Amino acid sequence: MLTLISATPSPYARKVRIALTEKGIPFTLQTEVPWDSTTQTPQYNPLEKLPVLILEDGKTAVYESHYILEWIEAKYPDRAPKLLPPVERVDDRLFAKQVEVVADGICDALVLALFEKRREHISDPWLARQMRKVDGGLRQLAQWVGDDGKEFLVGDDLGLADIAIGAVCGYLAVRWPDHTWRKQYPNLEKYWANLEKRESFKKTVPSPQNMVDKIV
Ligand SMILES: N[C@@H](CCC(=O)N[C@@H](CS(=O)(=O)O)C(=O)NCC(=O)O)C(=O)O
Repeated sequence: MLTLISATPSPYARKVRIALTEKGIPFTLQTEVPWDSTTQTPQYNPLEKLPVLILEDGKTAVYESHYILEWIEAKYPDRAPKLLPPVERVDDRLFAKQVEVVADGICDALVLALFEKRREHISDPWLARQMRKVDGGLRQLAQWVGDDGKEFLVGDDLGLADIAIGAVCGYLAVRWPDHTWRKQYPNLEKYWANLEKRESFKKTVPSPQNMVDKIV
């Protein structure tokens, strides 16, 4: 059986957990704190990041969330829902991947900002730069979601774009509860709240983790 190395707050790992659950692909969840010395992540990923999908042989590993999702689509071509539209809809496929780029980029900036805030001497310009990326990215996601009350971003079923946006909104709600995005973009919040009603989202709601080792 597949094993997914994950962490409770990880928005990247949540994308993979949602996709595997939606597609009915069984997997064992191995929850870790990638920042702690106890993590197994470096044994499988030279970049020392989770999520990591360990294959049935217990040795081969697939890592980097967007690549793991591509791998799942390629290896389980018949499992619905498809994360991307059919190959002939090139522009829709590219758009879905662009949405994931922005959603993941917001998460990247949030992670950098989180750790910056843990430093003894915080660099305000660096923190401001990260939050600018978060705000700019959210503005773009809200623009793409629009005000027509669409349930899914691309096509009429859950796809990559929805999973990526759902993961970043869920991460913000847990890690940045005071951020004003929900007031600024009620359309984005409404679209996200609808996604959170799905079983795959309910089963993967992020939660904070305790980091033991000092890393900044
Ligand atoms: N681009 C990567 C980012 C993954 C990532 O940053 N994971 C964090 C954990 S979490 O922020 O998702 O909870 C990690 O393992 N960090 C350890 C490290 O960067 O050394 C992906 O999409 O998989």
